[in-house]
Amino acid sequence: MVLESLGLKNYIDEILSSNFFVSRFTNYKVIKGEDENKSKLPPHTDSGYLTIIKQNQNGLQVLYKNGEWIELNNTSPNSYIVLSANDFMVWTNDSLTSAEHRVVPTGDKDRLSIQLFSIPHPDYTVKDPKRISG
Ligand SMILES: O=C(O)CCC(=O)C(=O)O
Ligand SMILES: [Fe+2]
Repeated sequence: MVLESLGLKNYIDEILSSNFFVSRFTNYKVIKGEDENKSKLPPHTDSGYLTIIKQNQNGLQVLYKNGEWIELNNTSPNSYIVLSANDFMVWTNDSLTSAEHRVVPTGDKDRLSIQLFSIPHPDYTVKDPKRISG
């Protein structure tokens, strides 16, 4: 659907054949005291195409265009957060912007998060596919 809206539907095989997945599980221990509201994962963008995240409690924030950090209130059991990442920005010739994000603690229990990183194969040259095919 995303590729279709960008006029890149015909390149779906190319991106899928260059893609593989890496997953990671993170346990953010609850912190009390003066460091309580400090960022647990500083602002960054991810390398790769997309990052799919499942969290047990809120804490993930994205930087909105107006400079505000927006809390991604998403803990429903049947939904996931999908962030656009750096290589997808290159592949779409900047049509999609890589999402700057961070993790700040909320709540009073450990935050558990599973990330599934969709990343290009190291042998694949990431470029706007329209340019690759001339
Ligand atoms: O734990 C999260 O929700 C996000 C983790 C993250 O941004 C990363 O590992 O790159
Ligand atoms: Fe990240």
